[in-house]
Amino acid sequence: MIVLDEAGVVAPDPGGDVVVLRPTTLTLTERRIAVIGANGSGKSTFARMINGLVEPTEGRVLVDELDVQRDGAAVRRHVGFVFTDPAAQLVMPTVVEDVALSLRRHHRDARERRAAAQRVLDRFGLGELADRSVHTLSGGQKQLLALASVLATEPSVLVADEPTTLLDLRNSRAIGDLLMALEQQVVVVTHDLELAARCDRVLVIDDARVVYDGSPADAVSHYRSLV
Ligand SMILES: Nc1ncnc2c1ncn2[C@@H]1O[C@H](COP(=O)(O)OP(=O)(O)OP(=O)(O)O)[C@@H](O)[C@H]1O
Repeated sequence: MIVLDEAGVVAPDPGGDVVVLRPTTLTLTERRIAVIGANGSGKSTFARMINGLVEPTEGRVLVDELDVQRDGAAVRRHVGFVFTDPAAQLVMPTVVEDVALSLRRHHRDARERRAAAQRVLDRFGLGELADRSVHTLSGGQKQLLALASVLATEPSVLVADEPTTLLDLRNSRAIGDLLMALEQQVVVVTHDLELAARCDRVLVIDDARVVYDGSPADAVSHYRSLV
């Protein structure tokens, strides 16, 4: 369960403070939550607050009773975060090494760690790419690998910030299928209204506030009415 209690973000700026997200109160218990809205409306900030990448400057954010400010390290272990551009998180030379890096706390022994990483790759259909350089992967394969590396640590909640934006229709659907099949609670920021429509609850963010919160069909029509 994710709880925002009057949680907001104000960023200092030379031209004066910028309200990035107005104080927001919400309880998210659904398994599949989408966040939609215009560019620059505050969606990424909302998503990043859930795993402490951005801290609220007012109010509180609790994830399964962990406070993102007070229990920062525990929250980051509990909440996996996938970025839009997988290049932002694929840091090791080969595919298997990248997943193994995520598992460094789970398996101290290098051989065990590599074997566990290989099992993760097999689970995500990437097993044959284990020794490939991450730079040689297609966009879809990179996004899948980024997701696999995050899920390897078995977080309880997954936050994905526009995970299908750089992908073609086929790969978008594949990533969408994967997200929908996960056991974890998933919060996905997306411009992909087809993906949003598959979620249980959709938040529409506009001008730094949640302006609609409801079923996918109603939320998408509210979003369309704003454009
Ligand atoms: N640290 C900061 N300092 C100043 N302004 C910021 C800061 N962080 C975010 N902003 C501004 O707040 C607004 C919301 O940013 P955010 O990245 O959350 O939007 P978004 O809805 O995810 O946009 P997009 O769809 O383009 O990714 C933007 O106008 C952004 O420039």
